[in-house]
Amino acid sequence: MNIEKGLDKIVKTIRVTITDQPGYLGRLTTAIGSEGGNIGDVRLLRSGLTHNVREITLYVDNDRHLERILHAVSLVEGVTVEEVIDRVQKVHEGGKIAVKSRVELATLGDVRKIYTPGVASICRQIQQHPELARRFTAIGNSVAIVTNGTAILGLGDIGPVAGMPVMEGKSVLFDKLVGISGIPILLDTKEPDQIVETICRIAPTFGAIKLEDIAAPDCFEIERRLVERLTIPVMHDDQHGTAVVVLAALLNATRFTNTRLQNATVGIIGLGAAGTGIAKLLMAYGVKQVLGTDLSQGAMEMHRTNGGEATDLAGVMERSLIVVATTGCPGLIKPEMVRNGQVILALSNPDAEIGPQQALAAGASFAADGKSINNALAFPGIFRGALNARARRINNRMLIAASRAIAQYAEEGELVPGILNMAVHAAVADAVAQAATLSGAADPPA
Ligand SMILES: NC(=O)c1ccc[n+]([C@@H]2O[C@H](COP(=O)([O-])OP(=O)(O)OC[C@H]3O[C@@H](n4cnc5c(N)ncnc54)[C@H](O)[C@@H]3O)[C@@H](O)[C@H]2O)c1
Ligand SMILES: O=C(O)C[C@H](O)C(=O)O
Ligand SMILES: [Mg+2]
Repeated sequence: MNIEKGLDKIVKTIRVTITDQPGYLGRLTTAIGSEGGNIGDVRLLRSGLTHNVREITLYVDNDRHLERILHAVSLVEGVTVEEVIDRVQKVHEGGKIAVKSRVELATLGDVRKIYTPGVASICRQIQQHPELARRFTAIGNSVAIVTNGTAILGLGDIGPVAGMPVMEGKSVLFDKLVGISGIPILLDTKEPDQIVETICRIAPTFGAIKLEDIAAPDCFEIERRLVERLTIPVMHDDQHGTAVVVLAALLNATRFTNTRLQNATVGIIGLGAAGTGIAKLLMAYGVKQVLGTDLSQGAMEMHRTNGGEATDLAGVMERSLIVVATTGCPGLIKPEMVRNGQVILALSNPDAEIGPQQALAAGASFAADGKSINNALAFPGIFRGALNARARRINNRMLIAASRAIAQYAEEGELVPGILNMAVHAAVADAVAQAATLSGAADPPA
């Protein structure tokens, strides 16, 4: 699989003053290169009489790597580093999202229409015909992105507030990819009873609920109880969004290698929210042998109950054609564990259990990490489709339809399409809406 250049690196920009004489810029770039730094954009900001100011984008492995480069640059005569600019930090200043009005507010007449007294007639209509809320409010296009902060990416239990940048990121993806308003909700409790109760009480505000980065095993009970109580779709993204993208990737991997996915041995390392969700969807798709391993005996037991086979890390690596890792444990898979021809999906974010290039070099036929095999390919279209169809729940038929739609958009030789391919999200939404209608998920209760 092609790895897009620089995507596994950290991007930093340095602002430098350079003597305006032939050779100085060359010496600077040579110093960067000698420390293994890749250079992106080089921009001339100011041209002075004796010096120029330039911004140079660098792709570095980590902060230590950056420090080595900065040291090498500091030794170059005629060059001074003025500032190291962190573009990631910049884009987060002030937060990434805001609630914006969709209507004009220019005159007092506008005030009377959008607010009191005009708004009262709309309130009365909705009171008499509750279904009009879908037409006259934003409820039907709003999804709560709810976390308690217990499994933020692979960073662990860092709390809901520290998880907010991830929730805002999901909200940006919702808006830009499918036009849904995703509203982060941070819950200051780890108690399943309180979580369920709180979500049920705020549910009237939303057309659907997306649970995010809530750790196993509580996430399973919380989701099950919410699905039982609410009549709007509830989906834990880390379980089901991830599973949909993994199934899509494996539909393609097995197509390229001429194997039948149902007959392939799949091994899952890390049976938390993501690993268990993946195991369950693969079994629902018909995969007969799903091995699994986890540090927690409870997670292994649940895997057995779900129809999988529990083993250890060595067992998974030795026996599986396809290995999926979701542990939050960077570097867990060593190159010497990889078998020739294996498919390795090391999905932990922000750092994988093994880098794709390393896995390929160790003999894997396909390898990818959690940046490309990411639930961002699935959740926007799944929720768009569910809202469009007025689905009351999200079932396996809808999830498998989403996987098939995603798989179809991958370029030849790639496992999944790019996240910014807008046609994918529209196709997922259509497939999910159709599956919702055909499977009865959109029907009112009898
Ligand atoms: N790429 C994606 O779209 C995607 C989606 C969801 C989650 N993830 C990643 O998956 C990881 C797990 O997320 P989660 O929500 O499932 O968290 P979780 O806390 O629910 O589950 C993690 C599981 O891994 C197990 N584990 C930890 N270290 C292990 C080891 N050395 N060997 C075996 N098992 C081990 C834990 O016991 C736990 O059961 C995170 O890094 C997250 O970023 C990626
Ligand atoms: O947020 C992501 O990038 C994917 C996923 O939801 C995760 O928790 O890692
Ligand atoms: Mg997540």
